[in-house]
Amino acid sequence: MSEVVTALGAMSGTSLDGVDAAVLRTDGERIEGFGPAGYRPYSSEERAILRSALGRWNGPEVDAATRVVEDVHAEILSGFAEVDLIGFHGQTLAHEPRGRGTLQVGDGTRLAQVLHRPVVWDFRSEDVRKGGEGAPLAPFYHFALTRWIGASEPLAVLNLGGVGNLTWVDPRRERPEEDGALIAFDTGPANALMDDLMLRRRGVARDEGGGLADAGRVDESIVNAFLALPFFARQPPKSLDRDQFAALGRAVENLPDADAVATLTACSARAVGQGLLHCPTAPTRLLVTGGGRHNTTLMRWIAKEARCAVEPVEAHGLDGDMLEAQAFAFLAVRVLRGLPTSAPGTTGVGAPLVGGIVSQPEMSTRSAGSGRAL
Ligand SMILES: Nc1ncnc2c1ncn2[C@@H]1O[C@H](COP(=O)(O)OP(=O)(O)OP(=O)(O)O)[C@@H](O)[C@H]1O
Ligand SMILES: CC(=O)N[C@H]1[C@@H]2OC[C@@H](O2)[C@@H](O)[C@@H]1O[C@H](C)C(=O)O
Repeated sequence: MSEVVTALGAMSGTSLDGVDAAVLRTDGERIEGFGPAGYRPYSSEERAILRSALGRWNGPEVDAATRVVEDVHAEILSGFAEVDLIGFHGQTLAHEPRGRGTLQVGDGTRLAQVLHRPVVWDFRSEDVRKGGEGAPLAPFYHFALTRWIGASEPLAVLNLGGVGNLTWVDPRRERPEEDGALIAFDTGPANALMDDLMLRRRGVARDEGGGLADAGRVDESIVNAFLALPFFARQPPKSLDRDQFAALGRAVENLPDADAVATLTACSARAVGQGLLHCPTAPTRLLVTGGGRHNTTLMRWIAKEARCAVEPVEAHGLDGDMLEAQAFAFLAVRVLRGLPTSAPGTTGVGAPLVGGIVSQPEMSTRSAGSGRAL
């Protein structure tokens, strides 16, 4: 094992709920252990600023959102001591890998100065520049986790965030960038459309526990029309922008609240079912992470789609609220060590690629990450 370091990862995801931060001990290949974690929810004002910048590529909304992202991260990350380096995901504001690219905001150079630690950041842009989807990136961490839990057969990890993403892992391979080790892609919407609907209609952040969906009736014609979209038949890799399926949100607009959220929940669950059809072999189990695993209706409906055990990652001693933050701690160490963070099987990039920018605290300019020593 190479030198193990203490890395702090931070994630601000498509749900716009807040910033997760978590410490991981790793050499960038294997996990040695987990450390403390924290969460800083966005205030409703901060969330509104972020929301109004979604889908924009520049302008005052983007500048304001960038400031929120940097300030909130500086606040939460300064509360962690004894950390060797930081993996800062930042915020995706717009994502069009086959078009205008991907917009990742939050300047790691500024954070490195404020936090006096090396910061690895902007993990997605180089992958997109090289023809990849730029997402999902957690799969390389999923590979390490699969080994950490001692799995010996292919399994799948499902993240239910604003958007859903699925990783099929073969733990018998030596390295995550090897052909056949990982197949990963976004499945469809997970919570984002449901959250938007709950906020619009009821002024609350989410369908707590999936209780409202459970009381509703699914409109099968809307679900079937949704699943007929070309995205679902498309072979992976493939990735999504948060609001790519906004038309589905409009399609349920005339349904009563419970039926509308039930229909969105069914779409998210059935999209996972479609995703499972793209796995090279049937996974022996499906480990679920991300906030959507707290939605028991969504979990029950996903279990109906999967022909294997569906279990929250907690069943294996992991923390599904912090797994993405840990992933960016892990990826930061990989970037520092010059190890790939994406591969043809995860983002469709032509060859395994080391993504990310490294900013040292004493530096005022950026330098591309390339195996620099700590
Ligand atoms: N108790 C709960 N009941 C229902 N839904 C919940 C619950 N807790 C969390 N969620 C859902 O999980 C979402 C947050 O999930 P998570 O933090 O994994 O998303 P994210 O990291 O922002 O998104 P992404 O992975 O797409 O980047 C919330 O917006 C909410 O919809
Ligand atoms: C472009 C972008 O930010 N994508 C996110 C989003 O949220 C979930 C899904 O869509 C996934 O592709 C990705 O995040 C996770 C952390 C990833 O890169 O693995």
